[in-house]
Amino acid sequence: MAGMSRAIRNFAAASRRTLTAASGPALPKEAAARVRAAAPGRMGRDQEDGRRVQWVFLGCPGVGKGTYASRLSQLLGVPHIATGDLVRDALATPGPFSNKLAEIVNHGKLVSDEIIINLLSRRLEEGEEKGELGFILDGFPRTIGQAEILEGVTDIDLVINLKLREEALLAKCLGRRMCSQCGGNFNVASIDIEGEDGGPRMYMPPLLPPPQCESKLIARADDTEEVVKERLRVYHDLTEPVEEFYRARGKLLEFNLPGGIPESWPKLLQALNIEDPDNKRSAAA
Ligand SMILES: Nc1ncnc2c1ncn2[C@@H]1O[C@H](COP(=O)(O)OP(=O)(O)O)[C@@H](O)[C@H]1O
Repeated sequence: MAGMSRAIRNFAAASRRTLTAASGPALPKEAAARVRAAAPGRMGRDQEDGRRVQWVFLGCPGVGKGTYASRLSQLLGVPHIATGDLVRDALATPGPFSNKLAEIVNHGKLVSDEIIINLLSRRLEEGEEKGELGFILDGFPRTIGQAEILEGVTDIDLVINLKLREEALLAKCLGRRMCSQCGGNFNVASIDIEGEDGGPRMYMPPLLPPPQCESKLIARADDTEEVVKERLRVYHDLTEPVEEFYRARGKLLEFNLPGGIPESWPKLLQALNIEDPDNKRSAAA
């Protein structure tokens, strides 16, 4: 299809430029050391060229990809690009295209590779114009077809596969809230699950909004029980094979979330061999 090949060409061009852009700001020394130290043996190429990380987050709906991808992107100085956000932005512009998208998304189905690649190409091109180097992708690739396209156009250094006990996923999605004014993300679910086979209990406290956001909370239209169950089914059918795709290429880092953010974040940094800035600050104090 002509549209599809043009999108892939754009995508390829944007990715190549992202890789080779020499005009962007130099990577701060401290960050460069952190990036070099991150995930030893997993980095696709030497970071001396100034390129920053090109990482992917995989994981079921509700696992917390957005939370951890966004925190890591701030730490590593790369954009956090969530294809779900790109889709929601497109949904916010009324018209026949957003009606077509809403029909798909609100039933928990995946939008076509062609649409998603078009949205992502555009986002990468905009980033390239702003001098962005590297990225953390969240929610892409979600099919083997998307993984093959991505593999064909750029080097992915590392794929972080976040895992959480299945019982927690539905509750996490149903508890998700966003402040319609400031855009902050919260979760009202309080999860406390018995340990499996004598293992530790899993406790995930709610992430409650500050008082000024309380009356402005909204939930995503696709975070209803029926739609989340369909999204989980679609993940198992179409996205789980992507884990194997990257495992076979030696790029997959499996990370079992032990609990909520305060417990999981330092352990994730440790697994990535990234120095915890919070620990550093308290040690220096
Ligand atoms: N890479 C993709 N391919 C196809 N559809 C996508 C992709 N990324 C996002 N979408 C669409 O946007 C919806 C929301 O995505 P996202 O916010 O990543 O959800 P989740 O919380 O299920 O991980 C998906 O259910 C799907 O309809």
